[in-house]
Amino acid sequence: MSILPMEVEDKPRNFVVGSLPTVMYIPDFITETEETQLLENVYKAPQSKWKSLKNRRLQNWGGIVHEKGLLPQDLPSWLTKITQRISEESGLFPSAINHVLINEYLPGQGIMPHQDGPAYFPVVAILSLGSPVVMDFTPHSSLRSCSSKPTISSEDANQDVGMWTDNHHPFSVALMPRGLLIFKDEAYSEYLHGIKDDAVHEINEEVVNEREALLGHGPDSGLEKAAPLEVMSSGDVKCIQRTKTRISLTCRVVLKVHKKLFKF
Ligand SMILES: O=C(O)CCC(=O)C(=O)O
Ligand SMILES: [Fe+2]
Repeated sequence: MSILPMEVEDKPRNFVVGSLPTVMYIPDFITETEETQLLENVYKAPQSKWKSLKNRRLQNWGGIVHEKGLLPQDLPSWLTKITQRISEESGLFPSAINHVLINEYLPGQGIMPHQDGPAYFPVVAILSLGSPVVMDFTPHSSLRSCSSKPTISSEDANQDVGMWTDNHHPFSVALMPRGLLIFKDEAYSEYLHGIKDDAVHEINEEVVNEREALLGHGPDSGLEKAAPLEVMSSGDVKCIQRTKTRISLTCRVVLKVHKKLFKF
């Protein structure tokens, strides 16, 4: 039985965005001060902690993830401070978050559409710091209702909801600084997620949290406040200009944990 008070248990449901009940977005999950502290800690890590990939850099915290489980390493306290809060406030994780991947994206860098690996419990919380981006969710190609690839443009394809089975359709989420995205279950396993490697991301009608993204975000944000600095409009189209580095903390649980290895 859950020991969480009602308002905590209800919290994730209040933050559902779009038509899938398994996608939640909490704007301003942390304060600007906490964002600065987290960024300081990320950049305080030794250079050797960074792993360079073709199109971004990352830090791996919590141990090595294998298909068969986690070879664990304790998370540092500056990370557990935030992972404990995510776990408590969401009430969605089966046990303490034990793995955090920190991705760094320069303007114009992204991540290919992918599904997170089978070693993870199917709930992921992504905290964003720095420049905003748009994350795109696309149903697995197996969920296309016609097996042959369409000859119409992708724009037309996205509008044609009949293209996908069981009401699956592509959607996007604007990931603003300090916001927390949580997705799980169906959104985790039936969709791919990715970030385009463009320096400008459009906030189009597929963005399910368009309203939050276009509002000022911050402790004193309100309807009347202007859109965040990074959001520009040209004509009717609103865009995110990626001018700074983005850091994201991808927080997950690996259920199967191997015994710690001891060095003698
Ligand atoms: O940086 C992000 O927001 C997404 C990262 C991600 O999808 C992953 O690490 O699996
Ligand atoms: Fe991912």
